[in-house]
Amino acid sequence: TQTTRPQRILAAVQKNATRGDPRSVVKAIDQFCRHKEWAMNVGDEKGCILDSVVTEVNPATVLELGTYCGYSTVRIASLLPSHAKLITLEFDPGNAAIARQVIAWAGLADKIQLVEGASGDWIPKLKEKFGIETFDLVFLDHWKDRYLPDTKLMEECGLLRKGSILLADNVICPGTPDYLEYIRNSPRYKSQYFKSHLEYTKAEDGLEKSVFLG
Ligand SMILES: CCCNc1ncnc2c1ncn2[C@@H]1O[C@H](/C=C/CNC(=O)c2cc(-c3ccc(F)cc3)cc(O)c2O)[C@@H](O)[C@H]1O
Ligand SMILES: [Mg+2]
Repeated sequence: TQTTRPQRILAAVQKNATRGDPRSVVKAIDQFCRHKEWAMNVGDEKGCILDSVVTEVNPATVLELGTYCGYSTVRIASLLPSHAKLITLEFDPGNAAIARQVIAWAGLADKIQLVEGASGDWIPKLKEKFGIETFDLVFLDHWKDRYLPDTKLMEECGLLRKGSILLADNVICPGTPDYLEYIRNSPRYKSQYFKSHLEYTKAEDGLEKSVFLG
């Protein structure tokens, strides 16, 4: 019977990466997606920009919207200080199951809380469920038409504080026009575009980094 793309990505990790070594997991996925089968991970080029933002922010609390196979989850968590917590939301059970195994292979399960469910349902519950006050960093990489409604929801739920950083993937390709328009024109954010390329291709894409001003 036919395997799914996430299942093939997990197989590549289990074959080529070293257990407990997050960077080897990241490398194995990038190798597979560059040379065998494209997949919508943030990838190595935009991943370096992600790494630099994570290192600069040095967050104690991180929220990721859209886990997929856990590539960016592992990439972010591998750079977090020991006490830090990363919550990642994934509503597709198949993808969540694969991501859990990728995260386990990387040895990062104790840093990462993967919540199976939709961002719209879970964002209002994160404070009470996980004792979170606010997020220092949010990585948006789920359905592109959900970036704006979920950002407004995070504002309404008081999950952002003065200085919280939003980092959004794919603001050019596939594109998130309504989110960009809002975040770049809102007096409540200071935004910066990091030009890059769509993962594993020469097409333009980029990350938008926005600071919530309170
Ligand atoms: C209720 C829907 C909104 N809330 C949600 N809550 C939790 N998880 C959600 C989610 N939406 C989507 N997800 C999950 O995130 C993942 C979806 C990511 C969507 N990403 C893209 O479409 C994407 C697409 C491309 C892409 C670019 C060019 C191209 F030709 C084809 C694809 C590149 C990327 O980097 C991308 O991120 C899936 O695992 C999905 O199950
Ligand atoms: Mg993406």
